[in-house]
Amino acid sequence: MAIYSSLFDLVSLLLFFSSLFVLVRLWRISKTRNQNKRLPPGPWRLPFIGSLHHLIGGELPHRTLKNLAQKYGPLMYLQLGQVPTIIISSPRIAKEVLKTHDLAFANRPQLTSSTIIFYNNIDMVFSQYGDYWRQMRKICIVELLSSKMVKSFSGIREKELSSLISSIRSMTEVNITEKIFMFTNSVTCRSAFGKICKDRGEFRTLLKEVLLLAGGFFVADLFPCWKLLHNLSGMESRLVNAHRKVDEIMENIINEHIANRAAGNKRNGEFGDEDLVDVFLRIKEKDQLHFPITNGHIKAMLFDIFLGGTETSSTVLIWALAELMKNPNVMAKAQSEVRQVFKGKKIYDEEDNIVEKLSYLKLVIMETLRLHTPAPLMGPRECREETNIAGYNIPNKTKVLVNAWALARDVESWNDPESFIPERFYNSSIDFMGNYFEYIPFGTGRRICPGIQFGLANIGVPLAQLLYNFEWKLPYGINPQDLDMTETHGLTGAKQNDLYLVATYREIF
Ligand code: HEM
Repeated sequence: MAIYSSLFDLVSLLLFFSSLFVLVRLWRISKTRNQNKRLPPGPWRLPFIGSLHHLIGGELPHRTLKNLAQKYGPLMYLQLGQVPTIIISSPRIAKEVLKTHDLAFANRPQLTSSTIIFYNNIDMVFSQYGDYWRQMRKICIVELLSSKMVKSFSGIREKELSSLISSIRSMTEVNITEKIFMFTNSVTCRSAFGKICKDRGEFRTLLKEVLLLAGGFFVADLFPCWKLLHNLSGMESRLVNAHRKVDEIMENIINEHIANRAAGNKRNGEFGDEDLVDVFLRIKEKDQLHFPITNGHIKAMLFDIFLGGTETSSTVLIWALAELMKNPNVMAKAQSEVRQVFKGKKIYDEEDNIVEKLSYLKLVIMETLRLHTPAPLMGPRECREETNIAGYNIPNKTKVLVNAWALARDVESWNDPESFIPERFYNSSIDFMGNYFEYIPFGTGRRICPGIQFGLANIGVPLAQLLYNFEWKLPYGINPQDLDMTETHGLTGAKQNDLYLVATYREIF
């Protein structure tokens, strides 16, 4: 009996320890799983609005987010209304998300404004990653924004630049912000629509209105499930109305191209070349894509090009001039280089490729793109599948904001990051092709900007010509150190107040 009893005790003991062992294992597994499911740290949340209250205040979103990241880390979780969002604020995490897991983060969130403007997101910027996006991107790279195409628009740029210079010559104090916006917009308009761009003035005004409304705050994007709240501010219907007018103008232009092509004129560009609408219609006629191209596709893509081609390039040009005015030594160096390289030339021809020799001006442009990143929160991305980043779980469909503005000010990557020092790029291997995560003004990876060449063509030569032809001064009573450098709310981190300068034309003999 005693033997049975001690055997029973032994079995019970074994059972007890093995259950304990199983429980400990289960606890460990669940702990590891929970750890893997851990969301990144972030500020405290309120019911209903989540973390939104942390973004309320006077500061611009990229500035507020940088400050929050200093407290919660470079991978931070915010619940913006009902939308789970992560914010990336260090080059190391940006590399992990945008390079190591590029495919998992290759989607864009579908926003209310983008759905209205881009015909249900059938453009390239907002289309979901997949076959459709791949084909649209191929058209952009091989046709619409190829170096051959960008080169073919050089005549348009030269003409617009020459009228920009003439119009500045006739003034004493110039609103350079307005002049430059008109310049980049006209170049884009003439490249896209060729000769058939009659209502350019009206088109520009409407486009500005659409972009302004699109950059605003939409309740529907924060509370997608609360349909009753949508359009409380009336913004949605205002955007729909403004967009309808732009749509009408573009529809007429496309139909006029179609009629011209039917009559045998397949090149409606200004100098006998194809314009961007012609390129699309040619692809359509040759049935080159896996899906039928409609006027809606063409209009959505043209909107991408207007959005990318106008605001971003003008923002960079204006900031570059403002920084040059604020830093007279840099201005003197850049002007001396431009004047030496252009040497008494009256007419500048892009074919000369002289701008390639302006090595200091290139550094000025790179530094402007660093300090005044035209897309401070890059293009928003969306997670396509649950992914683990730096030990944290990022659920499917999480919105991703990469604070490119903060990366370009990362104290571990840059010396004296708040100062405008073009020389920092001298002898440096850093470029803007998305390989250096402290410097990604054009984004990176699969969805990197396809319009880099188009954009830079509207910045380099115009800036060189403005420095070559004019002496620039600030209006009476403003000192360089007092120049207002406030950025505006909106998509492109543009300068808030228009830049006024006094220009004196240099007679060149
Ligand atoms: C200084 C000028 C420009 C800057 C700084 C800029 C910046 C950017 C950035 C940050 C992105 C997001 C990239 C990403 O998610 O990784 C982007 C995307 C894009 N940009 Fe630009 N851009 C410029 C000029 C242009 C121009 C001139 C065009 C067209 C004419 C253009 C067309 C596009 C398009 C279509 C996309 C979407 C690409 C995709 O989602 O696959 N951009 N750009």
